[in-house]
Amino acid sequence: MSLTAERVSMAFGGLVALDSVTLTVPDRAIIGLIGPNGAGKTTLFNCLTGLYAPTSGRVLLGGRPLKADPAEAARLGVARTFQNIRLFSGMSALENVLVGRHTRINQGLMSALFHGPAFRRSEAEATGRARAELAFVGLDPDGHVPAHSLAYGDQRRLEIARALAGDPAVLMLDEPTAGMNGAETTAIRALIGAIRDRGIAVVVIEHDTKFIFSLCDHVHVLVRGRILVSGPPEAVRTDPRVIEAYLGTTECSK
Ligand SMILES: Nc1ncnc2c1ncn2[C@@H]1O[C@H](COP(=O)(O)OP(=O)(O)OP(=O)(O)O)[C@@H](O)[C@H]1O
Repeated sequence: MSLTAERVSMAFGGLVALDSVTLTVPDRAIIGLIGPNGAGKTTLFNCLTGLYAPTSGRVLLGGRPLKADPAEAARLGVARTFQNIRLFSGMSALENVLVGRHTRINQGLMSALFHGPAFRRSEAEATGRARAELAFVGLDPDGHVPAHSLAYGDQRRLEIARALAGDPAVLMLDEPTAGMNGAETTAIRALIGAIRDRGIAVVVIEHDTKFIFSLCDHVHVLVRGRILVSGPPEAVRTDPRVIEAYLGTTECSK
């Protein structure tokens, strides 16, 4: 189910953060979004995930307009993680993933109140699925530890597990390797590949351009709210406009 921004603009007062951005996230693609600080990357994520209503333009999921409603976007299949980790820090790792799973569970009120068989079955299914997602991202499937006691990199993995538990069609990752060392970054690259192998499209914002160029099928470069260049990593990496406007000769020529 493809996700599309169609001439999306977003202004905050007089500041134009996005200026007529059009891009598509095809099924099963890994899409990179790079650009200097303040280019509008997170604002575009916020529009694509229903957090912001664009000032103009539309967001389409599977060809249908997506409302500016993050809960609805999640239910329809658009999941995300945040630049600054947003976990329920006092809850266990497992409970955090269950929260993601519950966007999918449609349990009748009466059944929930009386903890009937349908409720118990669905809770058991949800717990099993949450444990599987913990294992998938490389965390202990028991998930008993409080989220706040996990190492920073593991908290990022937990956020990904929670997003996956909602059965997304598209997963949006805002700086998934921020603060990680080389080995952790390599592991996250493998994890994103495995997510795509499950049939999920992934959109990644990263400042680490090497990471993006080695991971993505297609890269968009956002500069001052506009798409400057789009294309396969090798074409973007060597594009003189990108080298000049964003990356700087030394960094990009690697
Ligand atoms: N809620 C807001 N209210 C006002 N201005 C905002 C808001 N959110 C973002 N901006 C402004 O919009 C512009 C784009 O910001 P955004 O955070 O989308 O950029 P970014 O590319 O994600 O930057 P970074 O790489 O530093 O995270 C910036 O000038 C920012 O100050």
